[in-house]
Amino acid sequence: MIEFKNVSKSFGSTMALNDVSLVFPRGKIIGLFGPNGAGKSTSIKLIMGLNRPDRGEISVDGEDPQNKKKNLAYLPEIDHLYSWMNIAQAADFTRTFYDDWDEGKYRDLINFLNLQEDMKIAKISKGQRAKAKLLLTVCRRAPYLLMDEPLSGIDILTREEIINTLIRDYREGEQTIIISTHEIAEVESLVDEVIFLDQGKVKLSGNAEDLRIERNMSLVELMKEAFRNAN
Ligand SMILES: Nc1ncnc2c1ncn2[C@@H]1O[C@H](COP(=O)(O)OP(=O)(O)OP(=O)(O)O)[C@@H](O)[C@H]1O
Repeated sequence: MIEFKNVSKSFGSTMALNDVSLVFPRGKIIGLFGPNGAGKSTSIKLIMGLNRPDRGEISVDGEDPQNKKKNLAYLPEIDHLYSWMNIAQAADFTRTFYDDWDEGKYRDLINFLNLQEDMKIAKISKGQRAKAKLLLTVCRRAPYLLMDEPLSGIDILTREEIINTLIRDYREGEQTIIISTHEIAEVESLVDEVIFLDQGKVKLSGNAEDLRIERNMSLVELMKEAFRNAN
């Protein structure tokens, strides 16, 4: 379980997170939703220890995230792969860093995603880069997978491939996936739990199915309603 207790984080005069308390339950797929600037990336970077909170506490399984780094696999929003590498070299680079690398899964997924090892990062399309980033993240057997906008700027068919990859390989209870995205409609069937952020505050959170039944609405409609009421 990942827990935020009264977490605040500012950048200059911008309050990216404002006294946020929330729980990312273990063994679930959790959608972190919200409009631009809501605080989604900041939350993920705080869990990864890339930023420190100004106030409050963050814990991963009861410990400081710095002590749990090996348990966290991170897909950043930015293009982080070295452009001079091909996919095999990028995989080699990741393999040497992490001892939870699953070679069988890598061999299987590279085919499933229609990627080739000799594809050079500099020369592949944006969608292929998104798939390569996904490949190198999900081939780790880390208990926590944190994905920041894995679908951003990707065409609908590639988005479907990415979502199908996640559904295909996910083993409930064993791994926790946190996925930040604007593409709520597309991940609606994927997520167990949802957290809606807006302007650094939690607007709504809970079990996706319970929320749908309770409010008789899809997650997209729920988000629209939450933000209409907020403004
Ligand atoms: N390094 C930074 N320096 C200055 N301001 C920042 C920095 N990182 C985030 N912010 C600001 O904090 C707020 C929250 O940003 P964050 O990136 O967490 O939002 P987000 O929900 O991920 O948005 P998006 O969907 O646009 O990626 C924004 O107003 C943003 O401009």
